[in-house]
Amino acid sequence: MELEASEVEAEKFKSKKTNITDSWMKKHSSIYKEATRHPFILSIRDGTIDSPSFKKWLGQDYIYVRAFVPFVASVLVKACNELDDSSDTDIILGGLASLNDEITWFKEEASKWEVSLTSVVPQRANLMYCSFLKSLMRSEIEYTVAVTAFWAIETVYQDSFSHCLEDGSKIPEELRETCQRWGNNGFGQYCHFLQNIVDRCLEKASIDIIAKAERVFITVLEHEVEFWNMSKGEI
Ligand SMILES: Cc1ncc(CN)c(N)n1
Repeated sequence: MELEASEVEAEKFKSKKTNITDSWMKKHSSIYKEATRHPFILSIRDGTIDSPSFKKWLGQDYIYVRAFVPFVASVLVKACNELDDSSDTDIILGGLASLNDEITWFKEEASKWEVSLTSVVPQRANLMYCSFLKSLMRSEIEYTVAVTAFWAIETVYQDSFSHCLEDGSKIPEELRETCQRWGNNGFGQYCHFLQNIVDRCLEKASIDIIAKAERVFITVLEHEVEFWNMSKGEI
């Protein structure tokens, strides 16, 4: 049987028990960096962000988060169907529950910035990303693959916004709360818990599933880049 390069690599990791997610972040560091150090994020960090861009991101992300809720619920259902550690389900349930606060936060923030959430028209990049999420909700998508996407999605925001809070940043005061929402230590710890879940799943997975999860990881990063790109410009 001929193995593809990615499969050989997956096999290598399986025998060495290396942390696969860290190796992916290194292997795909270029697109990972594009997703987590995007000009939109850097403009928040250095204080040069313009309010139309921020408002556009806010409105589009509200729509995205509404689509993210059923996706996370589907990951939770998949986790419950695994005969595994129940603490995994508690972590995912915690994430799902926190989306309720997140939606409230978006509504309050939108009202502060005078963004009418009911009149936001989802842009193409957002629709594409939401339809990708929907495709991952199908029952035939394995838990390992779906939870990989979940971890990657949360990690991009955590890594991006925590970068805005690091020493030397000049974030505008009115954006500090936004950065804290995803850049705080608690959210960082939650992403680490998700990463541990993913690595444990990958250690038990077949090479096919590992390769599938890696492709999903890359696809998430590509969608995240497109999402930030979309935020540039007028509402
Ligand atoms: C596009 C996007 N990616 C990630 C997240 C973090 N849940 C978000 N709110 N929006």
